[in-house]
Amino acid sequence: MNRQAKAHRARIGLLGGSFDPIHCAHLELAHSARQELGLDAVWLIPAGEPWQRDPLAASPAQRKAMVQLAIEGRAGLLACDLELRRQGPSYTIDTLHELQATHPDTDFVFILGADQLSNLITWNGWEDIAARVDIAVARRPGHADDAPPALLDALARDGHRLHRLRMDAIDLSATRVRERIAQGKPLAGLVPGDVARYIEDHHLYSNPTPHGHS
Ligand SMILES: Nc1ncnc2c1ncn2[C@@H]1O[C@H](COP(=O)(O)OP(=O)(O)OP(=O)(O)O)[C@@H](O)[C@H]1O
Ligand SMILES: O=C(O)c1ccc[n+]([C@@H]2O[C@H](COP(=O)([O-])O)[C@@H](O)[C@H]2O)c1
Repeated sequence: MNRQAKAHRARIGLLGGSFDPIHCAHLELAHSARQELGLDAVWLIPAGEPWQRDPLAASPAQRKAMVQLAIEGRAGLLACDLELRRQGPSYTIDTLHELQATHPDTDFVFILGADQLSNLITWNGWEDIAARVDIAVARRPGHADDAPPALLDALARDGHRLHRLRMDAIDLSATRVRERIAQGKPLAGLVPGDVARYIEDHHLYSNPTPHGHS
């Protein structure tokens, strides 16, 4: 590819997640990745059926609604519901195949936290993922951020990079948000105000029954 063609390629960050619920560290992660890597935008992709997790507490529609509320008015952040429209387990590799087919002029960077970096070599088709995109990783308290050597090898084989984001580690998880709600504690500063109101209005996370279970 000549230099001029390369200059016109868009660079988009993909932040996939269960988002049960989306919280302020997700937003900081998306903003930091966009700024540090000079991305045109970051697309937040709620997983439909995250196959490595226990059943989620909120429904797909509720998680999507919270993502949309969280990013409203935030420049450069967009929601992508591709995985919510697919049936069956959500595999990132399927999402990359689909996005690269529909956006041939775009380079994608997959963004994640340190907990998922060490886990990535358990993902379906992880070597194909490493062959298709750069990875950007943020530190996370309590999680080593060493990359599995096999992942580094697979990335390098296809000229892809692991970007280590400089953002400070943030001690926040959706688990902690859910626990605080179950304990009746306030959420100030942990999720955007509109998300907190949505959670309250829809009585989410106040009892431990997961979505889809009676
Ligand atoms: N505090 C954080 N710092 C850096 N990355 C984070 C943080 N919280 C979540 N992420 C990353 O965002 C992505 C989506 O995370 P997810 O929706 O599972 O949130 P979570 O807080 O990890 O949820 P849970 O507590 O339910 O496991 C993952 O790549 C995860 O590593
Ligand atoms: O594709 C896979 O096999 C795979 C396995 C585990 C996680 N992922 C993706 O990693 C992202 C973060 O997942 P989670 O469980 O931390 O919310 C989300 O987009 C998941 O779909 C993907």
